[in-house]
Amino acid sequence: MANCGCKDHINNNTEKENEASDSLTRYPDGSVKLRNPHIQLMDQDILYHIALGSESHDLIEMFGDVKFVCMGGTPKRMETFAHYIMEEIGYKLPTGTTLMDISQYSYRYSMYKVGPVISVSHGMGVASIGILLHEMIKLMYHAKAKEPIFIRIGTCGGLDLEPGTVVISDSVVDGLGNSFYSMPILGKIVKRPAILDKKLARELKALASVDDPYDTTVGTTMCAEDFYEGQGRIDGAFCDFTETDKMQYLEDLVKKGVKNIEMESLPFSALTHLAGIRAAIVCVTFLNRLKGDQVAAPKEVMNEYQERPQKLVARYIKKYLQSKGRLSSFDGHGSIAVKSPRRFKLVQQESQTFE
Ligand SMILES: O=P(O)(O)O[C@H]1O[C@H](CO)[C@@H](O)[C@H]1O
Ligand SMILES: O=c1cc[nH]c(=O)[nH]1
Repeated sequence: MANCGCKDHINNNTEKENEASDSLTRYPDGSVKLRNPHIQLMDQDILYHIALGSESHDLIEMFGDVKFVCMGGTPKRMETFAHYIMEEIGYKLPTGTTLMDISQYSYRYSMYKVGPVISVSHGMGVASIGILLHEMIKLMYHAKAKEPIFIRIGTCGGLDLEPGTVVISDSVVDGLGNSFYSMPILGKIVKRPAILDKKLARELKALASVDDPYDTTVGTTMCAEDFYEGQGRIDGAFCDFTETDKMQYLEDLVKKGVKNIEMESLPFSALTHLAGIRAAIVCVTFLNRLKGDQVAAPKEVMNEYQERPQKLVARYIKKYLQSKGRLSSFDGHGSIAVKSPRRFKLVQQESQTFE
């Protein structure tokens, strides 16, 4: 049901939701239950944008062991993260195989699986991540994954922070300061509270090391609908406000505790919360928006910046798996791999020789 979105109703809703959410969103064994009665009645559920389906694939076998769903904007970052996490948690693929982009034939998103970790790209903006979230939450349901945790590994513009700072979001607002994700459904605006797991944010922050040569901070994230005007940039193709207007707006955000601006946190926090899924957002700042608009850091610098949230999230995943005694139990099982291209070539050459 839609709510008006004011603080009182959001808070009331949240308490009620918390009470009811266990039975609405979990089966007794901890596996994900959908808040959509229609899905159970369907012969099959085609997860169109990730190129998977409940009848075409054995989703329990493929994804039943998933504990972490990590997502970020670009296919490259999420491929890099998949390889990085594989190294960090000590997983090895069978010789001659390489990680496979499970969703490659959707031509929309890229997805990798390394043991209990999924690494998937979400594209840019609210609509793109919204579609992915529907399908990833349904994937968790079909797979009977137990208590999965979703983490967004992103980039952002920082507010009064050194470029390269890692920001862990503990709350999310839109460009008007509202803490809910609103969208028109059947001709009416539906507002869903945008709530992140504060405990998870604290646990992540605790893993920032004093030896990290950059700061890691916790605060509010603003989710914009756009990279240019929606983030108060004056360098888009259009701009009807002045530099002074922009600075007033950005400084006002700083006063309200907003640390960074990106473009997916609202649906990410609202839809995971609605699904009863613990979720966190860890982004690195590419620039200080109080000092400019253009993303001008050299490629190598930005690549290194992007590793920072990945390192923090990897520490968390490692610690979690260690606590469950699951860190060194891997022999290639649970990852989704294909024969590496080099191996393909060798196999081809071998068979040509035999012909
Ligand atoms: O780096 P990612 O995670 O893609 O996120 C940020 O970068 C994009 C804009 O450049 C937006 O999608 C914003 O949220
Ligand atoms: O300023 C920025 C940088 C990255 N991503 C954004 O959305 N904004």
